[in-house]
Amino acid sequence: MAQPNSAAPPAPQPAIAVRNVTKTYASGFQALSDVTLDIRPGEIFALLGPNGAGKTTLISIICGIVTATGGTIRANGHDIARDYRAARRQIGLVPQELSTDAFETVLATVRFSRGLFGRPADPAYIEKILRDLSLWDKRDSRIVTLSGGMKRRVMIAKALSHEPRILFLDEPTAGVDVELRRDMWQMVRALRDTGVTIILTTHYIEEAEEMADRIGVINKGRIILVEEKSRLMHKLGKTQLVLRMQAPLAECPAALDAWQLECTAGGTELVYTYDAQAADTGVAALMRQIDALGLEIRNLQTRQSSLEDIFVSLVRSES
Ligand SMILES: Nc1ncnc2c1ncn2[C@@H]1O[C@H](COP(=O)(O)OP(=O)(O)OP(=O)(O)O)[C@@H](O)[C@H]1O
Repeated sequence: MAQPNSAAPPAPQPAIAVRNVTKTYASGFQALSDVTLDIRPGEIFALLGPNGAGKTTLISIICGIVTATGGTIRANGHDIARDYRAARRQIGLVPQELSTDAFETVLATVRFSRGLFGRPADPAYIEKILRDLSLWDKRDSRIVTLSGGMKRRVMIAKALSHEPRILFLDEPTAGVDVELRRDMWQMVRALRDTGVTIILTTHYIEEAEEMADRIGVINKGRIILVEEKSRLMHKLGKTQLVLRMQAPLAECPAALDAWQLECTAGGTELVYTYDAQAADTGVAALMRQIDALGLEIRNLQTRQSSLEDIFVSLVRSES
């Protein structure tokens, strides 16, 4: 008789596998402590953390720009230390700093970048990325003559020039205008649709909220959480019920103590924070009690906590 095959299918190889990575700078400062992290193929992963948390250090180690003090990293199975060229070829990096040869033309810079990775010339591919980034009309311009936003587009074109399967974007939208930001996110989504894995760091938490499949939070050199964005928001998100009162209250009535309400806006608002997933949210009992006290409600509204609220409370509870 055939045996049912109960073995789970093997997990796909991570796009990036970071194992026990530590980094102590020459100054003696420990920027990363025992970081272990898998980035799944084809996902958009957002790495969030306050200033100085270690985001750039981690990205720089993965991209071979900074050497780790300990631990291992693989990119699509290639060890970044022992098999550097093959590992690095998997990766495109859009760094935070704009750094490129100012006196070259856009086209020459992007072509040259492809050559650096040992890829054969492919004019049609280079034309496509320049067109996608609205740089085709500027292809013969020297980089020094471009605006800051255009220069950033060139950095992205360079990062994509060798057709990487994994793209790192370090604070890609810091200081860019709304139009470029929108173009950039459109491009990130289009790349993901072709199977490219995207890892981004951002200070704009609402961007991570909109774009990411999974979120990692790093604080003081340690990964404190990695979670599906939807699970994170479901698990840690809170709901608030805001009751606007007909007449201001001098203080929150003692009979409402059980709900630990906040009395705000000069006594005209009562705010109840609760877990919307709970079997009994307490909302119905609260409304009955308010009615019994003869308090009149002008209107009411609910709001969900944002990823930003969750992030702030996570980082605060760690420090
Ligand atoms: N070359 C270096 N020598 C010594 N310390 C460094 C060096 N580079 C970074 N650091 C320190 O390591 C810590 C992590 O820096 P890193 O740039 O990785 O943080 P980050 O999370 O990217 O911050 P930000 O959001 O501000 O870019 C910081 O305290 C920084 O001062």
